[in-house]
Amino acid sequence: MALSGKIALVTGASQGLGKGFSDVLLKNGAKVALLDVNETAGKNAKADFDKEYGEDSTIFLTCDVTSYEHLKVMALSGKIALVTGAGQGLGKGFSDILLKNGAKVALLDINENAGKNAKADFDKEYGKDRNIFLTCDVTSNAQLKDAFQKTIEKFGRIDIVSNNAGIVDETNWEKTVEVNLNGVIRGTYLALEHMKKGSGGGGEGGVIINTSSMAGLGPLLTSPVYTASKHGVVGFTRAMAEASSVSGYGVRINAFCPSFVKTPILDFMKNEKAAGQLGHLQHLSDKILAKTGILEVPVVAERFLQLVTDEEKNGAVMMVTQECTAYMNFPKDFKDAPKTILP
Ligand SMILES: NC(=O)C1=CN([C@@H]2O[C@H](COP(=O)(O)OP(=O)(O)OC[C@H]3O[C@@H](n4cnc5c(N)ncnc54)[C@H](O)[C@@H]3O)[C@@H](O)[C@H]2O)C=CC1
Ligand SMILES: CCCCCC(=O)/C=C/C=C\C/C=C\C/C=C\CCCC(=O)O
Repeated sequence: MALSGKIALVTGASQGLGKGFSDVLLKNGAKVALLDVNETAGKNAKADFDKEYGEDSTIFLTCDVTSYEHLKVMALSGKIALVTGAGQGLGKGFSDILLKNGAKVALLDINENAGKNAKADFDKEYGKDRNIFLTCDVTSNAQLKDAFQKTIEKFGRIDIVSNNAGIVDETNWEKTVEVNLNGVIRGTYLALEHMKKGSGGGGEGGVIINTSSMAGLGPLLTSPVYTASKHGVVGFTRAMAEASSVSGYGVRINAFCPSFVKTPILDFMKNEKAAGQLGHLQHLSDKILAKTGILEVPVVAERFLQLVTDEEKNGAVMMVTQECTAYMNFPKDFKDAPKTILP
């Protein structure tokens, strides 16, 4: 079993030599990502290997090697991801695209029903062994720590962390800061404990994506505390990214800033009770949405994947709107910052 614990990726794996190479790798203890442009042949090959080596030994990924983008995301084969707020909305979309591209995913959510339903959906699509659901409130350090530990116990390590759970509540505004900002800080520190290289903790590097929002870059007038929490995520992420780089952790840390996306969080815009002192401004929500439009989850998830897989990016802040996807250019020095000089 010379290859025990090794992960292999074979292109053209559904028949002929590629299938033979995969077979010999499996026979010697490796797990294999089978890539082929021919989906039917690939699935048949996987079914053959399932019988011989067990379902968990291979995954099949439809892949055309003439597409560099396609191959690049296949780099997620065998990667282990942890996503908070994964039961619905963006977190579910992020988990879906990670699974589709070969990763295994620990789905964390405070909402047990949503989490279990998401797991059931993913079981049907990707098989039971490639995801787990863990009930977890990101405001509890103990629960989050336990969820990281259980993910390591199940899958062996963690390569990708999406600190995504978030709420809008301008009435209980302390909770908004506690979930959106403190939850992200907690998740980032725990992720680094498990992922950073050279600490003796067995970390092999990886990537952390912190979900902010366009409200992390500009003001959302109906939700000032939400806006503050999301600005906090951008600042924390940029500073931690530099700290990670200078410390040689091998962990990239980036912020993700979508505009409005069609998910249940938008119910806030019709919820006067959650608007705190600013209930009288809720009627502006429709006008704001009419101006910005509403993105769909799968479109935003594609951009998330781009940020996960682009190994050039650390400390990047990706904005996603109806008009464009772009990386924010922040001034490197205050002398470069756009400003109006006073007389
Ligand atoms: N939908 C949108 O328009 C945008 C959303 N975002 C951000 O994206 C992230 C995901 O939001 P959506 O999917 O839209 O919202 P959503 O409300 O559909 O999903 C949020 C998920 O987070 C979970 N959650 C809430 N509090 C939690 C806690 N304490 N611990 C663990 N899980 C918790 C919820 O149970 C839910 O499953 C949030 O951080 C949000 O601020 C950013 C920009 C736009
Ligand atoms: C408050 C309800 C849920 C909010 C979800 C969310 O984070 C949405 C943010 C969307 C936009 C932020 C609004 C203003 C910030 C500044 C510039 C907006 C430009 C938006 C655009 O062109 O799409």
